[in-house]
Amino acid sequence: MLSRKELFKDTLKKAAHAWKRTVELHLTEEEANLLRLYIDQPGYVDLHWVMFVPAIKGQGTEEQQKKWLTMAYKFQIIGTYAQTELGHGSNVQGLETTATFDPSTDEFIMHSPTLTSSKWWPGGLGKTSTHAVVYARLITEGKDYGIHGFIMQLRSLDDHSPLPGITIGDIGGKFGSGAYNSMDNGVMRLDHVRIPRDQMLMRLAQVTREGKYVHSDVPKQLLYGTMVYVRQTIVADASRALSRAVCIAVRYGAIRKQFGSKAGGPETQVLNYKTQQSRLFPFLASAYAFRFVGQWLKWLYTDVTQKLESKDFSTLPEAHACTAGLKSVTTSATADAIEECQKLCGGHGYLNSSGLPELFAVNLPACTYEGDNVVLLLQVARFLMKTVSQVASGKQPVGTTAYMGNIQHLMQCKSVVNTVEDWLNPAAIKEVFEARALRMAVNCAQNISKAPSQEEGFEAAVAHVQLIIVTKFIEKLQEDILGHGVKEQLQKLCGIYALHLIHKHLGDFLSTGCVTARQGSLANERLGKLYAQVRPNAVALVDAFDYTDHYLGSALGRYDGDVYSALYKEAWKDPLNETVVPDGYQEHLRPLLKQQLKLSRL
Ligand SMILES: CCCCCCCCCC/C=C\CCCCCC(=O)SCCNC(=O)CCNC(=O)[C@H](O)C(C)(C)COP(=O)(O)OP(=O)(O)OC[C@H]1O[C@@H](n2cnc3c(N)ncnc32)[C@H](O)[C@@H]1OP(=O)(O)O
Ligand SMILES: Cc1cc2nc3c(=O)[nH]c(=O)nc-3n(C[C@H](O)[C@H](O)[C@H](O)COP(=O)(O)OP(=O)(O)OC[C@H]3O[C@@H](n4cnc5c(N)ncnc54)[C@H](O)[C@@H]3O)c2cc1C
Repeated sequence: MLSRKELFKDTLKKAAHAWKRTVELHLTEEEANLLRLYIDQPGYVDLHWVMFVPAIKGQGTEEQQKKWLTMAYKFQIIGTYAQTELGHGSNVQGLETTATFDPSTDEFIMHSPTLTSSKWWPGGLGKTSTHAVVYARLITEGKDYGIHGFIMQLRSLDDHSPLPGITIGDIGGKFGSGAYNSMDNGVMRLDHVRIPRDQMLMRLAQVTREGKYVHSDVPKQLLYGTMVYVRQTIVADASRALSRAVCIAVRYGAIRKQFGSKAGGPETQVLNYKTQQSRLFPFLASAYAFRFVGQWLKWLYTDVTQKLESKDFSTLPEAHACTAGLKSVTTSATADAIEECQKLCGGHGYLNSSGLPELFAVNLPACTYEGDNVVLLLQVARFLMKTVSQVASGKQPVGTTAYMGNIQHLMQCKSVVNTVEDWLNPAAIKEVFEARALRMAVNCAQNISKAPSQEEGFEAAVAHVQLIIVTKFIEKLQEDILGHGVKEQLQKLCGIYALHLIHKHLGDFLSTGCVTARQGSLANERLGKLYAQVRPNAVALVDAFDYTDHYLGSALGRYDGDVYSALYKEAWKDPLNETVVPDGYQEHLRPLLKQQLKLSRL
């Protein structure tokens, strides 16, 4: 109910309080991240910690890190990540902002040469950030060396006013009433702003005092390293958002009753309807699947980072493909699922008090930020095409593409599934997912030489990413899992996750010959049985997420199930209910009613 200005100020207040507590309680970095997470309101601090600091860590020299991170860690400066422009977001190489080296003063001149080169979108830029890592085309000795990162001070540390030559503001209201409107996404134009040479982030390349451009021995793709890091964190965010929506829809489904009353008996809980289960339980399974794959991705990222530190860059392409692909598939599935959860809760799901509209609005842009989901899957397709050609030339693939080394078998195998129960076998499931992914990638690679098809590459990428998620779920179940019966429940969810994908993408599985129509129908039968088996534990499986009512923010998802009183109470809090007779009655309603009354008497 807050206005945009009030909402923004509220975000500043919460962020300042969180920082105060972080210092007072000597929180570790991980604890401080959790605190920000549970504040649950997008704000400038996200960009500061999630992008500004990592960009300097990844692209700055040791000296630069020492200087800037010391201030950033103490919040003496607030930073953002200013990459996207009005004219270009996805195409990073198409950015237009220039950084021209002037050897006479040992400075870079930062400039926005066109309207479309205005920085546009960076979070916290609009009203808050004092500094930014700004991405611009480096020009020295008359030559354009492409996009590089530069640290710029944007606002005075005394009175917060923009520095000379910098025009800066907020880009305006966004989707939804609250959601991302707490964030001051900004616009910035630069008019020949001078910064010292040593504010170019120089780990990847340097410009000497004389203006010579010198490459380092690290791959230029590390320029994109911050995005790899954030994409990895977004997978965990998606899993959390999805589990919140599912928690609301499952709990409400157990409370809501419609039809089915015979001879005055109780009506049916909507969660017992098969159609409700087949729409909702795949989301429950996905929430767990995304959590496990998110944990694995965090491990992969840490592993790659350690390798990079010792100058081993071999796993960078895989890390890029995995983070890009998983960010894309999990955020798209999550946005779709939250929207569907709204429908699963019927009319009440459309109320703000259900918590679902806000959850949807705040998570929808994850499909776009940090890389448009389609553009990212096309990156995965590019990686797969390269891997297929390496396999063809006898190279053994590793990591998440290791299955491609089994090409002889996977290109011609037939699924062993013969009964409904056979679909319980993780090896049988994994085999059909591997065969589908490989055959789609190989078909795409073969067709590329004839007529390049983006769609084919896109579909092959989706198949590969889904294989990763299924595989990581299966691997998780091979670990020791504490708690009586917990593993059995997770096995059922793993089955649901995999089989609902077979159901949804049956066309792929059939057309690549991985399963027959009969096997497809056995998978559906198995899926129906799994839904029935999960039903008794559905509420426990969402309680296990351990969300407080406060964090869930939903009248429908309350732990105590007292939905109707909560909805009723929430309604009365609406500002429209502050007066019995609404504002506007005297000016607009009364004259209208009086007029009609007069007319009817004529
Ligand atoms: C609810 C509140 C809770 C609060 C809690 C806190 C949590 C907060 C979580 C949220 C976090 C932050 C908030 C959101 C912030 C959003 C910020 C942004 O959006 S920043 C801007 C992001 N922008 C993008 O992602 C742009 C997307 N575009 C690209 O990445 C690239 O341009 C491209 C990859 C699409 C194309 O690159 P390009 O160089 O033009 O083209 P090529 O395809 O030829 O690639 C060359 C080569 O590089 C390899 N590559 C590409 N990317 C990477 C990479 N990232 N890492 C490694 N390698 C990469 C590519 O594969 C090619 O390699 P080859 O060997 O030549 O094939
Ligand atoms: C809430 C939010 C916060 C953001 N925060 C930041 C930030 O802090 N810092 C920052 O720098 N940026 C930020 N961004 C910008 C964001 O990173 C970009 O919007 C994103 O990278 C997508 O780029 P775009 O907007 O140029 O989309 P476009 O690339 O213009 O996409 C438009 C359409 O074209 C399609 N398309 C584009 N290229 C291709 C292709 N090659 N093949 C097929 N289809 C294609 C896309 O799929 C999409 O459907 C933010 C954006 C949002 C929404």
